[in-house]
Amino acid sequence: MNPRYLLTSVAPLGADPVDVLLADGVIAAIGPDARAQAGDATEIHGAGLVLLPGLVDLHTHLREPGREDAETIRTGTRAAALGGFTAVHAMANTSPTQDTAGVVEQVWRLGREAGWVDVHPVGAVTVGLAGLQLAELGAMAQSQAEVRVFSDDGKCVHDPVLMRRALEYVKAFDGVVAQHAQEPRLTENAQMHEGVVSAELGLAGWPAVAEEAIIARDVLLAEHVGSRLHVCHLSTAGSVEIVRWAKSRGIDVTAEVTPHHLLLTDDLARGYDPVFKVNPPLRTEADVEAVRAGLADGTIDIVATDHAPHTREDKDCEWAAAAFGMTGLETALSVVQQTMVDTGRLTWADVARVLSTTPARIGRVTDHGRPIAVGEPANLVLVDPAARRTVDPAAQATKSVNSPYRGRELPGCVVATFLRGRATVLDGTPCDEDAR
Ligand SMILES: NC(=O)N[C@@H](CC(=O)O)C(=O)O
Ligand SMILES: [Zn+2]
Ligand SMILES: [Zn+2]
Repeated sequence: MNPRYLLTSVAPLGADPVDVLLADGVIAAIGPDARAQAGDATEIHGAGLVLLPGLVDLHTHLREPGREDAETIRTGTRAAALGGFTAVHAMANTSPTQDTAGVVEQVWRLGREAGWVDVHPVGAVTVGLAGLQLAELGAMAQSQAEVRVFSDDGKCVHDPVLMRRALEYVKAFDGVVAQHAQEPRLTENAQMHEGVVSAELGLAGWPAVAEEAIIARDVLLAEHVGSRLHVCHLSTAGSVEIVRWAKSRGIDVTAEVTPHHLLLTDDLARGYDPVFKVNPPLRTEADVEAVRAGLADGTIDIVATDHAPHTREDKDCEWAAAAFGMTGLETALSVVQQTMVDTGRLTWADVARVLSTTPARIGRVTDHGRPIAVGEPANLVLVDPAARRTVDPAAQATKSVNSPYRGRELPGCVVATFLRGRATVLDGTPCDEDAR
């Protein structure tokens, strides 16, 4: 039997409250019909709650295969469901690398078995992320995993000829190359953003131009070959300017910003706590303002978490030795609410666009990020914007504790998440057993 849920007085995309009935895996009725057809449906009191399409992350590191000590597909996707996600794209920098049909199919299958969210593996652009030879992009696209997003994330596809070939190649199956824009020579040994703070701390700096130079090159390459480009975790004011210019020229480019680049600055490095060490680095106040403005005006298309779990061993050490990356699946929506909704820069309908509809479109995921309408698959999240909570990394579902928000109070809470009409989260708690 498929579960049935009657969500009473919920606000779809923040609009006027209505009743919504979920049955047989779809949105079965909206409005007065919902209660009339509810029968024995489980009732969820939704007054004050916002109903959004299930969130879609274009950039998640699940670490399996290879680093199951930091995260597994099971723990990472459970964290994703708690964060309101119904689909995630699993980055390719696993061990072995997701650079063959065999490995991406394994990740896809493990995701299905876990059942928390739909897992869409990202394929590597080059063999072993080594930047020397194109991976079997076509075979990954044609595999059961139906890969559409290709990325060497963690590394930049630096060779312009390889980048050009990748952009040309993925056109055949409507794929996209997601670039980690980092000029390697300009960032050798770099530890944090190059600026006043890095000079004060004596840490090797990472200049904004190292990101901007690659984005500028890549939008021109994408224009030249008539292909689709996606820019991962854009972080500087200059990057926003370049993407704005590229779009005004009609270049087919999309860009993402992470929650942490919307909120945090390089000032946090002053405590030398490696929890704030991330790639690309936290930037300045002016950059934070520029990425917020870029997201508000549509220059930046989406928010993606870049959830990057690391073990204590890899993170609890001196700054220079620590791994780059921070967790983010369970806090993303709250950070977007704090920085963009509570500041009046985005509506909840905009949040649905940047965290669900557009990432689904970029990743060519057809059954997520859909309108909230009768007959649509019931991939949904119910949010309480009035709730507040203090982040405790040890209490999160992710296996790693490298959250930069430890001890911070954040607004908003995921009350329930539904994947094809089945609850993965209810009352803010994961639905571990039952008929999922
Ligand atoms: N973001 C990070 O700092 N680290 C990521 C790699 C990446 O996204 O570049 C990781 O895999 O740990
Ligand atoms: Zn990256
Ligand atoms: Zn990443």
